[in-house]
Amino acid sequence: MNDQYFMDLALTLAKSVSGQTNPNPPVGSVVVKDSQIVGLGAHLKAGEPHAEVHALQMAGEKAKGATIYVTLEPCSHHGRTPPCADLIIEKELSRVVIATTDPNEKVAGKGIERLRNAGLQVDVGIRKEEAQHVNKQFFHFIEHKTPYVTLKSATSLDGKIATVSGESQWITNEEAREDVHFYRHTHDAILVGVNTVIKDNPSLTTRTPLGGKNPTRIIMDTHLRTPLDANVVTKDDAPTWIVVGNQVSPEQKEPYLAYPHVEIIQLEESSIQVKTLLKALANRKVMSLFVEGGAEVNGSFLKARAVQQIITYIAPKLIGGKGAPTSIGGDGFANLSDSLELSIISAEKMGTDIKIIAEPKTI
Ligand SMILES: Nc1c(/N=C/[C@@H](O)[C@H](O)[C@H](O)COP(=O)(O)O)[nH]c(=O)[nH]c1=O
Repeated sequence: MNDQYFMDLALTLAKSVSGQTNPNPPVGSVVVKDSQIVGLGAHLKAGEPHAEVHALQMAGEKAKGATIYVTLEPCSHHGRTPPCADLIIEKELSRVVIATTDPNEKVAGKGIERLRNAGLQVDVGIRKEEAQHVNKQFFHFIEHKTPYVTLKSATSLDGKIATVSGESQWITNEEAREDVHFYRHTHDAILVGVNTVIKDNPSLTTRTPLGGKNPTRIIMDTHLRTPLDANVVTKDDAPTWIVVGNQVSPEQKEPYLAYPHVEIIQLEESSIQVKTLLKALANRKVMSLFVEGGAEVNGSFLKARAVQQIITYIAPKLIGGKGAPTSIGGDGFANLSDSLELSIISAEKMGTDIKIIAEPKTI
């Protein structure tokens, strides 16, 4: 047995609650005494006990003299729950193993300092990269004060998202399409352009075999062309925010007031700039955004370089056609040197299809 073994379990617990702890990070914790696991836990929901509290509750008396593993530095400030650093001290543990420190500069290192001042041995950095990956949405939001953006495309082998006649359902297979819903569950909001609403009339809800959290639906719709009979308007299984430009009149907005779950966010500018949109979403505590296209919307996010993760599903079929749309439209980059350089994080078979996860190369 070693520290990595127990931290891997804590990371598995943290990964398992991805998407349900927002706006808090997903955290996992394991308590070990004489190489025996005596307690484990994860933060299940914002406002409820932190992972350490659950793990220490399970450990009971065995916590005394034990080691606690936690994927993120224990909190030292009074949030909606008392500080975990104080609880660890109170329960008289002897050692704390932390994967990564808190990115929030206000609290970073304070929990560690308090634990060390109380005489506990504190080791930091076991499985640090993995823990930062589990918290990537939360860390990005804290550091940049703007949502973590995942751009998703589903294309044929020749990069098309529809035929020249506009037919698109379906290009990728059942398994790949179900996989998309996992990302809907783990992101606070999902965004599409109004052309996708007009063409596909999507519901944009999370439909995995066991359900899942529905993301807030965001429609990029500069001139407010979202049809009143669209699913995103008539169905209230998730909030719908329609983002419009400053030329939309009160009269145009009035009919949408009949739908309580629909809100119109009017920006100061005539055409929606991605950066302005993201700021407005961050102000509404949207920490993560899943962009499902279409091509023009994807093009605007690419041009703004406002993408942290790219998920592409590729089906083994050729569609062709000069006029058939590809996954990223817009103006694009004239010079190769301006193209967005990526690192391929993973490439895996998904039934007959391929799923590729990529991230922009860190500059
Ligand atoms: N055409 C395809 C997709 N198309 C994605 C969007 O254009 C659809 O409007 C959206 O997924 C519909 O959302 P729903 O109503 O909630 O199911 N996405 C995919 O993964 N594979 C495809 O072959």
